[in-house]
Formats: sequence, C-alpha cells, structure tokens
Amino acid sequence: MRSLADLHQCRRLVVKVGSALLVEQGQPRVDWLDRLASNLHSLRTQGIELIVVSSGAIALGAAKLGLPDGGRRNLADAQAAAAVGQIELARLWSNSFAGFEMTAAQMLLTLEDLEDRRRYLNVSATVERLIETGAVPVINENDSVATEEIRFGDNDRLAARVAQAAGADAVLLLSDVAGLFDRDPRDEAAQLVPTVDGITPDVLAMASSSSSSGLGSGGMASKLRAAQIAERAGITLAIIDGTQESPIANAVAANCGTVFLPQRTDGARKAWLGGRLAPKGTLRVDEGCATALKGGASLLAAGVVGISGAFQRGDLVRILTMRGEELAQGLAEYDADEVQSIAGKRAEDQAQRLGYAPRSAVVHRDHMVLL
Ligand SMILES: Nc1ncnc2c1ncn2[C@@H]1O[C@H](COP(=O)(O)OP(=O)(O)O)[C@@H](O)[C@H]1O
Ligand SMILES: N[C@@H](CCC(=O)OP(=O)(O)O)C(=O)O
Repeated sequence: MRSLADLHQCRRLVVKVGSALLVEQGQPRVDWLDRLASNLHSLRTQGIELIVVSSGAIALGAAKLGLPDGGRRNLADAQAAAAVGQIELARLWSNSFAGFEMTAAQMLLTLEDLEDRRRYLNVSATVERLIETGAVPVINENDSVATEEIRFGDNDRLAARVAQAAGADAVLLLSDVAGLFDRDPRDEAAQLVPTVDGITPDVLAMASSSSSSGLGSGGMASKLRAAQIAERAGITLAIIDGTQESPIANAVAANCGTVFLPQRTDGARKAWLGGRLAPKGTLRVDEGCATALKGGASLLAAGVVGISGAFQRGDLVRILTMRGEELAQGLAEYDADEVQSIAGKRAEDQAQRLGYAPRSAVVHRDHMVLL
C-alpha cells in the first residue's frame, strides 16, 4: 500500500483509535464509534482481516471516578482510572460491533508481553486464532497493572508492535489531526506531509510530543516512534483524520493522511528484535567499529569504548556511536561486567581476563539489527 486509496489491497490491518476520538468530556462518543464500526465492517466484507488497538480506558475511568485529567494525573490515578474505564471501553466496542454482527475480543497487554520472545509468540498465536474464529481483537495496554518500567505508555507503539506480532501489512492511526504536518499544526503555515519515504532526523524534528487534546499520551512524537518500528518491519503505517463522520471511508475517498512507506523487510525475528523497546544497557563503539557494523559485521570487544547498565548475557543492549547516535540494538553475548573487562582488548587478552575462551562477538550480527 503506497497511498490510502490502496487500502483495499491490504490483507491484515491494525486500526488504532486515540482517546480524544472516543471520549469527549468524559463521555463516550457512541455515534462516532458506531460509524467507525460500520467502516470496519465494510473493510471486512472486502476480505481485510482486522485488529483494533483502542485507547480511552483512562479518560473514561478518570471521568467516572472524578480523578484529575491529563498531566496532573499520577500513575496510581491512571491505573485506577484504567481499571474502571476498561470495562466500559470493552462494553462500547462489543455493543458497536454487535450492530454489524461482529464479535469483539478483548486483549490487554503489557510491554513485556511483546518484549519477551516466547510471550510475543503466544500473543501472535492468540491473535491468529481469534481472527480464524471471525472475532476482532480489541487490544489495549493493561494499564491497571503496568508500572513505569513495563509500560508502553502510548498505544501508537503498541499498535506497531501488535502489527508485527500479527503479521499485519498495514497500521492506521486514527487521530485528531489529519496526519503529520511539517511543523506544529497550530502554526498557520503548517502543511500536511502526504508521504514519508524513510524517517530522517528532519522528519523527527517536525513533531512535538505535546498533544492538543490533553487526553492523548504522546502527541505526534509517539506516532513517529511507532512509524519507525513499522518501517523497519516492512509494514506501512498511515495517520488519518479520525474526527471525520466516517473516518476510514473519508480518508480513503479523499486519499488524505500521511503514509509512511516500509523501508525494509528484515526476517520476522530480526524485525521483532529491532522493535523491542526496553534495552537493559548501552555499548558505545569507536568509529572503525561503527563502520564495520554498518557493513554487516558483528560487534567485537576490541571496538567497545563504553558500557552502561547492568545487563546480562541474552539481554537487549543499544549500540551507540561515540557521539551518542543510535546505531543498532542486539542481544549481548556477555554480562556487563564481562564486557567491561574485555572492552578494547584483543582476543588473547580476553581469554586471560575471562578465564575461558572468548565467544566470537560481544553482539553477534545474527542477533543485531541496525537502526
Ligand atoms: N508536526 C505535527 N503534525 C501533526 N500533529 C502534531 C505535530 N506536532 C504536534 N502535534 C500534535 O499531536 C497531536 C496528536 O497526538 P495525540 O493528541 O496524542 O493523538 P491521539 O489521541 O490521536 O493519539 C495533534 O493534535 C497535534 O496537537
Ligand atoms: N492505554 C491508554 C491510552 C494510551 C494512549 O496511547 O492514548 P492515546 O494517545 O489517546 O492513543 C488508555 O486506554 O487510556
């Protein structure tokens, strides 16, 4: 899919709905949700398999409990609000879908469900089975148990990771803006960017992390992080204006929104690795090593100039250049203290320091993804 007009070509689609669309002044927008359900139903009749990622639990629950909104809310309030709002949210989807003879299936995930390979595969299997049965998974973060360390914090990245896990070919982020603008859309000179063929630093600089509605969690910046995950996984991601009467049908008819084109298709395992969000440590490498990594080499101890974090063998680490640019991420072959003792050393010195024959690399290229 290269533009929204091609949406019908899509085989499996993740549709993410932001809080500001579903909730207005603490109340659900039921009529809007019914029209969205109607749009989803017509996509299904075209043979497109659907997965929904829905925000809104915290906004619904906070209103019901009379808790503070937006930035003034702490984690404990958000967790309590989510526990109350999620029941309501599930009921809303179930009711709207029932009007179109569709069955909603709730799945609540935490970051770890997608960071751990075995749990990630379990999530994939459940989604697969639900789709086979004809149900539509409606996924949200399990906010009432997710603490800071195990939180996505925004459903944009959750949607991109779910798309990967489910083998979807496209993600639609329905927002309260028409897409990515070349600067904050409150600036009158801002122009909509119709297509992004590779997210460069210039593209990242367009987005601010503020959200105009006060309900959303990450603003445009979190959508761009989601688009980065998608583009590396070979998935097309589009941001469309969800405020329209009939949001998906409108965006397709007008061919309007921002489409982020997929950039590469690593194998499924590498794509999962590249999309992981919670590294346990960081390795800085010298310039020669950075060049070798870009050429496809493994990371050898000789090129490591800095180590931080208490990671263990098998943990995810970020690999940065000396200037702090993100180069790659991958799985460490050693614990952090072992890397510390062999960093910058040649193979013969490494054996002496480790007390055993060194492994072939600190991060092997088969377990590394360039970013
Ligand atoms: N360059 C930009 N282009 C579009 N929107 C932007 C940009 N920079 C910041 N934003 C803000 O991001 C908001 C969308 O994010 P958010 O409110 O979190 O949406 P949602 O609730 O749909 O997830 C927009 O309403 C806008 O205020
Ligand atoms: N999981 C949270 C939503 C988090 C989120 O990403 O919100 P939004 O930016 O409105 O999509 C909830 O259900 O309230």
